[in-house]
Amino acid sequence: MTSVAKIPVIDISDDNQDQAQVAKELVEAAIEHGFIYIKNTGKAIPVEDVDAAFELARKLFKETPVEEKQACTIQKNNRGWSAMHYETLDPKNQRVGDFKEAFNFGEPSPTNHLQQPIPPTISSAEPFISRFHTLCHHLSLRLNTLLGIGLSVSPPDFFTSAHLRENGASGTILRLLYYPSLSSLTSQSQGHEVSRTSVKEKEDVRAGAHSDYGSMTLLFRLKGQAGLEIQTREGNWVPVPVCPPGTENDPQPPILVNIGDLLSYWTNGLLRSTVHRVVFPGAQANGSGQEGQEGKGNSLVEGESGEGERYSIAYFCHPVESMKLEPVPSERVRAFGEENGKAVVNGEKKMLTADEHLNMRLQASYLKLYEDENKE
Ligand SMILES: O=C(O)CCC(=O)C(=O)O
Ligand SMILES: [Fe+2]
Repeated sequence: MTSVAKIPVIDISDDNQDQAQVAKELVEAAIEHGFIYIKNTGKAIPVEDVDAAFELARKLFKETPVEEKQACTIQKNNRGWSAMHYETLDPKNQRVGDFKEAFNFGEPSPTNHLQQPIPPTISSAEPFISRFHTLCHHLSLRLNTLLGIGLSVSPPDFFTSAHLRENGASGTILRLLYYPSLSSLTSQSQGHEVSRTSVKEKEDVRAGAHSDYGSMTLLFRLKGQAGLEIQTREGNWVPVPVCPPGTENDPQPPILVNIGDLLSYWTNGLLRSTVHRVVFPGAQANGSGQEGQEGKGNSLVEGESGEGERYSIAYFCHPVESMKLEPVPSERVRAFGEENGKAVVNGEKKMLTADEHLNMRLQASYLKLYEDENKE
C-alpha cells in the first residue's frame, strides 16, 4: 500500500466550534507535521474564485506570448515572471533549475492596484488578482490568530498584528505555478540538454527540495494532479494527497497550509518548517534524492496522476518587512527554545527584521538574478 503523508484536516469555518480547541489542533499539527489541511467549504475563499485563479494561470502560461512575460521578468523585489529553470530551489542537488514557470504578484496598493507590470493578456484581471490576494490575506490573518491562541501568546493577536497591511509593506506574494508534463519535454528544453529519458533517470525535479521562507504558505491544488511530496522526520519522501480522506465530497480540495522558516525561527523551532519538493511522480528515487542512490519510483496516490501538466497556486505570507522578530511572548515558545538551545531571538545574535530574513533566503535560490546584478 502506498504510504502517504498523514496530515490532519482542520475545519476552521464553523463559528459555533470551540475556537480554543480548533487553535489547539492547528498548533499541534504545526508542531508535529508543519503541514495542515484546511477544509475548503468555500466560506473563506469562494469556490468560483479558486476556479477563476486557475483559469487566470492557464491564460498566463498558455496564451501569453513569451515576450510579454519577459517584459515582466522577476526583480529583486521578488515580483514578476520566473521562466522555466530560472529558479533552483535545491542548488546542491539539482543539475538544472526547477522544471516550472511561475509568476509572482506582490501585495496590491491600498487602492487595490498591483505595484508591478503584468502582461497585457491578463491586465483586465488586475481587480481579481487584488481581490484574491486580499481573500488569502484575511485567511492568513485568521490562521495567525489561531496560532497565537493555541500557543497562549499574550496578546493572542501578536502574530496577526505583525502581518496587518496597515502596519506597512511586506514581502507577501501570490504565486501562480505551472509545471509542464513529462511527455512535453523534448531533447531541447529552453536551451538545456534535458531529454525525457534523462529526466526519468536523474534527480531532475519540478521544484527542488526546500522549505518556504515566510511565516506560512497557503497552497491551492487541482484534483488528480500529483507531484507534491514532504520529507518525513525519518528522511523519506511521501506524497501529499490533494484530497485526503474526508474531503472527497467538499466543493474544493482543502487548502494546504505549511509553516515557513520565518515562523519556525520566530518560535525557536517549535513550529516546524518541513522540507518539501515537487516531482515527476514515478521518476525519482525514494531515498534522500542524492545522485547514485537506487530506489523505486515515487509512490502515487490513488486517483492521482503524474503524467500530465500541473498547476498550483501558492500564497506566501510574510510579516510587515520592518517587523523586528522579537521573542514571542509565549511560555511554551520560550521554554522550547531554552530546552533545545534554540532561543536564537533571545540570544546575543542580532535581532533580524522580516525583510532581512527574507533577503537572506532569496539570494540563495535566485543565484542567477543576484549574480547578474553583481556584474552590472
Ligand atoms: O506546487 C506545489 O505543490 C508546491 C510549490 C512549492 O512548494 C513552492 O512554490 O514553494
Ligand atoms: Fe514550497
